[in-house]
Amino acid sequence: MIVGYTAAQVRAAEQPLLDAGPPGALMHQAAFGLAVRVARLLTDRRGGVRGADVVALVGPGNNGGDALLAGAELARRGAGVTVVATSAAVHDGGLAALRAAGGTLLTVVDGGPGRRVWVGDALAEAVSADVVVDGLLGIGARGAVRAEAAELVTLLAELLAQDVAPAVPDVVAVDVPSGIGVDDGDLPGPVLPADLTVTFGAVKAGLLLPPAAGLAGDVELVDLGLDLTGSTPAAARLEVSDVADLWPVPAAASHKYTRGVVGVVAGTALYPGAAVLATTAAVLSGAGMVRYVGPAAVGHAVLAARPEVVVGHGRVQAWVAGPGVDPADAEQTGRVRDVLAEALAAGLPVVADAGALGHLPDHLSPWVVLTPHAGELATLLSVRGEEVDRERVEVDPVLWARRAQRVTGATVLLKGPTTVVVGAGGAVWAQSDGPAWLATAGSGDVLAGLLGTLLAGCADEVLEDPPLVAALAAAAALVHGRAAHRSNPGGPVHALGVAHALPGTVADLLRG
Ligand SMILES: NC(=O)C1=CN([C@@H]2O[C@H](COP(=O)(O)OP(=O)(O)OC[C@H]3O[C@@H](n4cnc5c(N)ncnc54)[C@H](O)[C@@H]3O)[C@@H](O)[C@H]2O)[C@@H](O)CC1
Ligand SMILES: Nc1ncnc2c1ncn2[C@@H]1O[C@H](COP(=O)(O)OP(=O)(O)O)[C@@H](O)[C@H]1O
Ligand SMILES: [K+]
Repeated sequence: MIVGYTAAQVRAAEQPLLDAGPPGALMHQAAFGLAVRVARLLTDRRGGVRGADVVALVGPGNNGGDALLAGAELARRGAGVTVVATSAAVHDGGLAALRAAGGTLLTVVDGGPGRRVWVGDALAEAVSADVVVDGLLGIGARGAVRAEAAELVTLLAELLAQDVAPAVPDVVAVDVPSGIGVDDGDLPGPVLPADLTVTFGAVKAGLLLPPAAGLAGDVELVDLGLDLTGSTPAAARLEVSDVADLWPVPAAASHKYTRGVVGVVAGTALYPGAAVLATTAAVLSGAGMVRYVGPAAVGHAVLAARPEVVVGHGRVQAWVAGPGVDPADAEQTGRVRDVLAEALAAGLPVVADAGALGHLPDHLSPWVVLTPHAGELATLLSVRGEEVDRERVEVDPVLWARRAQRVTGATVLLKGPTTVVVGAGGAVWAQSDGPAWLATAGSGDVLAGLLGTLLAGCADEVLEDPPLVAALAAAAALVHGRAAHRSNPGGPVHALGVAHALPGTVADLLRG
């Protein structure tokens, strides 16, 4: 599991080390870690550091100081290092070190260190480099990158996205891509997308959270020996190796009822496929039994696809309600309402998806998991008096998922390129495990079925430990994404194919 912390938590954890150590020691450690990783990248890219071209974009604070000190180290190892200062004053010690190591100094602002150049000249340097180091702003950023630095970032990001240069530089962000919301992953202004972010002391929450997480590239942590044991992480991401501990595995003496029965109320004449997909995913992810509740014709389709399913109402340990439930179908909508009323009264875990999202009481318990996409989340919040639409949810998914968790009390799994889960107590998980091919009709139904199996298998545990629901929802998102990769590595996937890849995916994850 990767956990992320806020800027304030990291600063608080740094303080005892800053007080105890000689001045600048921590920064030298950070900058050395940065230089080592840039050197590794240069070695992979061109066989070594000597003769490589490195351009460092340097802002006013210690983040720029890190870039300057790392630049000095790389210059000592034989790289040609050019600094582009975007501020009149930059870190003194870093500047002296870079000068002493023979680095070149350019500045795009009046009164800055080195030769004054125009932004266009700085861009030309940057696009022809092997590596661009982004040391404009770190955890001290307040709002967007501004002025010349913003111009430089915007134009450079555009040029690099075009991928036209003979050899496009790798971008390494210092601590964080400059200008991201360090605590919440928002993007208040332009940000230079990184291939690698070298972060110091602890992963910053914004590196895990969308949309900023998508601009951080690979994240490598330089250990500074910070003690964060007393701090509650602001964000978390499950890794493949975490799933085995969460997945309900039958014991020798288990039988189908102790393993967990999943009830699925899904599908209508208009969308029978959703019922097939949700029940198929529930069966193939290892439910003890799956019951289906819905129109007879849809039940036939479900049985044709999955003869293991039992059609009709009965005792279950968790419900999946809503996939493919067309609001115009009064009878099936009535069944969804009945199931919800019964499950909520009994305190059973529920996955409330699609057609169930409009039939929920105002206040829910954390073992009810809402699984909206951005549009459905916007509707859910709008009917509860919030001013929000799909676009705003897509821009600020974490903010709105948090809001929905606070407003409803449920666990909220917001689907998208990165799936955000907010659970009891506000714990935030962010998973981006699937290929973009997973954005295909019906894949959400597969996720709902799979999550139903997880909740049914852990029904007793989640009632005792409500925050576990969010961890299980994050695990479902991870398994869903891995199954998509497995179903057709590197190519298009379809929802039923993702469901069919579940048994093998789970087996691989359990083997470790
Ligand atoms: N605290 C420490 O001892 C360590 C800090 N480290 C580095 O220090 C960084 C934090 O340094 P700082 O606190 O100096 O913060 P930054 O380097 O993020 O920069 C803060 C400076 O930028 C200005 N600024 C803030 N927002 C701005 C904006 N939107 N546009 C233009 N200027 C803006 C501020 O006025 C301030 O001068 C970390 O990200 C990390 O890279 C590391 O060296 C590890 C040790
Ligand atoms: N760009 C993307 N990259 C990876 N996964 C995505 C992307 N866009 C959407 N997804 C995932 O695809 C699934 C789509 O679900 P949903 O919107 O409910 O579709 P449907 O209702 O057709 O089943 C979700 O699990 C979501 O997280
Ligand atoms: K930075």
